[in-house]
Amino acid sequence: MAYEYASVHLKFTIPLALALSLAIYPVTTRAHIFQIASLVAIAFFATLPWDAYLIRHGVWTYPEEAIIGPRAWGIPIEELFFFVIQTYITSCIYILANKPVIHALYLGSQRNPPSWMKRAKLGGQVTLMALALLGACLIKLEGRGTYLGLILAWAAPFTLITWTVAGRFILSLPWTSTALPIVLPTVYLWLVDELALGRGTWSIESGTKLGLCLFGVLEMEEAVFFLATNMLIVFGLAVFDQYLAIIFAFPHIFPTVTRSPTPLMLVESRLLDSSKFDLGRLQGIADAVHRLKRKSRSFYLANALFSGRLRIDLILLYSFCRVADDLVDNAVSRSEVLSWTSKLKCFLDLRFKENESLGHPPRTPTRNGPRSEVDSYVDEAFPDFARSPLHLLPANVLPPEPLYSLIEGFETDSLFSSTSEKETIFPIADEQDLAKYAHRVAGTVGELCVALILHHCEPEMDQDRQMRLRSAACQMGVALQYVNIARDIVVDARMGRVYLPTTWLKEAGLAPEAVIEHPRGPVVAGLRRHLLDRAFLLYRGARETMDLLPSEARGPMVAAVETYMEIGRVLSETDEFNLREGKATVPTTRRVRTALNALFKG
Ligand SMILES: CC(C)=CCC/C(C)=C/CC/C(C)=C/CC/C(C)=C/[C@@H]1[C@@H](COP(=O)(O)OP(=O)(O)O)[C@]1(C)CC/C=C(\C)CC/C=C(\C)CCC=C(C)C
Repeated sequence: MAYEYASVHLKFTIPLALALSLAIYPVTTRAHIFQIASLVAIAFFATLPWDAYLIRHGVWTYPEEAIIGPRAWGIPIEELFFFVIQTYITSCIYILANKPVIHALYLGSQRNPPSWMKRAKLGGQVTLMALALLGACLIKLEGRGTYLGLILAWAAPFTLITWTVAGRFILSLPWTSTALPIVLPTVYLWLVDELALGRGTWSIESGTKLGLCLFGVLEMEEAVFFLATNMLIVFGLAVFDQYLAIIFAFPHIFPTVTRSPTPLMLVESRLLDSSKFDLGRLQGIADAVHRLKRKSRSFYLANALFSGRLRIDLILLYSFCRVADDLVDNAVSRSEVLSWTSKLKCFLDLRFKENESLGHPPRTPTRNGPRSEVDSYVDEAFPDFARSPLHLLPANVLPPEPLYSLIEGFETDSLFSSTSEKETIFPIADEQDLAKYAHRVAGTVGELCVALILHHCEPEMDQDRQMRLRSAACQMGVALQYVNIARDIVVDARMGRVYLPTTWLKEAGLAPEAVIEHPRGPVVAGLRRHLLDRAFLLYRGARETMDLLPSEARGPMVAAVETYMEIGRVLSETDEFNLREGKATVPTTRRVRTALNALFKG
């Protein structure tokens, strides 16, 4: 019987903690570790005196035969371990629930909170103050409300502090990020408590409790205790996330963010007046996230696996690439395409010239400051939807060459002459042209992704490893582009475009015009399979080098690549694939399974 309490941990808390550790491991960052460690320490030392008081005053009792024996400040070691493992379990659930969330998107409520939010925050503060007072009164009465009073008088003030600091942020977060990580562990621990109370592992002395049960033999006070403590943990984590969000969102305030922001940065973030927030940047990030979600299921899913400022910069890079590609794709003539690519090059010229005036390394310009030459040019030369993606391109941490090459690659698309001309031009004459095009529009994107990863995760990486990563990233980009082309043969044909090399078509007895007319059929399917074979050959050649990526970016980037290559696997499995807007698509469940496999297998 001496291990009765310990067996509660062995059966119910430790297995869950291990399972959650496995679940969060691939997406755990140093910031997460810092958050969990801080919360465990705070929970331990905040609970210790309170717990010792309850035991010393006979509110909580443990049959000697139910505990191993050693105590600290009169508290059984199993109880001390409970403080730690409950905080850890709830923190892991919070991290999982918040992984998809970009906390920067919820900072706006700090500046201009809606009236309901102000009322709700005030209501919460008043309620918590009332509960603290109620707790004090119950303690003073020394009656059956003593235990409840001790819980309220202890938990309510701490909750009031976190609610005052982060109430609006907590209220603006999705309920799945706050309420769920409170409710799930609370209900689980209610059930564990119900079992333990029923078996007499621990008990609440009569005379100090109301004698009401939530269900079974679960005392009402115990139910309130677990709810209150899990609220404290989640609110405490949300406070951290609020300050981390400020650090990650505003490079003009925090130019360099190490793998895990320092405690000093957290203090600076806390002391920062919300009037310094660049609301235009926050709106631009939200705009970029919306664009990513709308335009790319693969990369939208993968983006949730990244963290911190790297995640934001990858989304901003995607947004720029997407808008630039759309400007060209939506052009109705070659001259219009060339007009857009010329303006994009001019934007890059001005932006990289501005870099020279922003120090070394160039700091991120802010939209709060005076309008720069680049700002004025962008607002004058580009339509409204394209301005924010250009303003927010993280060009201060990107190499210029791949960006210029990307824009030149878009010019290739305009070589497919518009239908008004008699003779139709198909610029992808042979496989060399195809490789060159793919390198320009996609290989460059791989290089840019690696540049962001190196900047944010391992700026000190040796040159040889950097070169290998850049080369592999370029090759992987080409592989993804080949999959893209293989998937979009029908869609491209409708636009008068054939990216299959003309030499391939001739060997199959086809002309590009025939593909425009009949983009389906066995011959084209055969050429699609040939292109996919090339894609997977390039993919296999680059995939191993991804192991050289910094650990915090490796899993998420592998997931991004694998979920995209899964499109190619679906195409390879059958010639009849379900189309979404004319494009072959991967079922969401398969996409998620692919991402998780990539994440856990790395
Ligand atoms: C997680 C995250 C947000 C990543 C962002 C990656 C990124 C910046 C993508 C930009 C894609 C883009 C719009 C480029 C413009 C040209 C273009 C359309 C390229 C084709 C992409 C398809 O994008 P999308 O999914 O939006 O369009 P469809 O739904 O397919 O119509 C391409 C297929 C090319 C994409 C190429 C890459 C993302 C580079 C791949 C290489 C790496 C990620 C580096 C891997 C690292 C090593 C070391 C191998």
